[in-house]
Amino acid sequence: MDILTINGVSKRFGGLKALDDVNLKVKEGTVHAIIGPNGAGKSTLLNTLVGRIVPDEGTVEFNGAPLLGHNPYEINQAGIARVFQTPETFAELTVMENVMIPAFARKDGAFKINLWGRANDRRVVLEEAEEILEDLNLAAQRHQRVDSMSRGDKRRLELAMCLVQRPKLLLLDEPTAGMSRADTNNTVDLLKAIAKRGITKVIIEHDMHVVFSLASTVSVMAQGTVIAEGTPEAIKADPRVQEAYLGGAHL
Ligand SMILES: Nc1ncnc2c1ncn2[C@@H]1O[C@H](COP(=O)(O)OP(=O)(O)OP(=O)(O)O)[C@@H](O)[C@H]1O
Repeated sequence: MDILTINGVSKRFGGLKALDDVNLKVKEGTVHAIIGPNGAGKSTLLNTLVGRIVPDEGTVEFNGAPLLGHNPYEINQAGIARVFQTPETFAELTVMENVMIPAFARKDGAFKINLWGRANDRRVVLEEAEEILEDLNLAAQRHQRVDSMSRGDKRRLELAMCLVQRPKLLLLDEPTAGMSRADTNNTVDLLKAIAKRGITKVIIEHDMHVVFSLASTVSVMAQGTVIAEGTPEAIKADPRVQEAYLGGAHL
């Protein structure tokens, strides 16, 4: 089943067509990478998926319902979470407090309001938060204030804050940007470790090692549109991709 269907989406910024008739489908439970040269429109596309940009044309369906026209908060509540290039965390709170905020903000009925009064619900949320912190190697730092953490740790925390919302679709915008090879490999391992949760992921990434380690499907964007799509192996071998992405160099 397709969890996300993007149909004929276009977006102009003045004279520039940043998105030009984008068509893309994401299958539930998969890791779908979007690659492409600088300026291809990847971030603009992601911004339309979280309600930050409203396209001029086209439709987007998420989980069987129209997505466009909803604001970022509503989209988040519908099950789309996004990990930013610069982690968005609460600096003066502890790791655990940071994770508990989105856990209790999520809207799936039971936890909405008055949660601290419901001992059972609170326990379930805490257990889940603990499990996520374990998975992301943050458990030992649960009482540490965020402003004393390294950038890499903050990125893992932000991922924890997304996972605790139990999103149906997780959008990752260059999750390894600016990282050393060692940190990049750690991030790949973390993303593999959370795969058991079965969350569909759309990942924008420049690092081909990351793309080929994680993705089952790769879409290639160039000049605002999708020029190729397939398995990582097929994409690697596609001459159109070699040409558009790296000016003819080998991936
Ligand atoms: N708010 C904006 N106003 C005007 N032009 C914009 C705006 N946002 C993006 N653009 C332009 O739209 C085009 C697509 O940009 P976008 O950031 O989506 O590309 P990208 O594929 O994410 O690139 P990168 O890999 O460098 O992040 C670029 O030419 C960019 O300069």
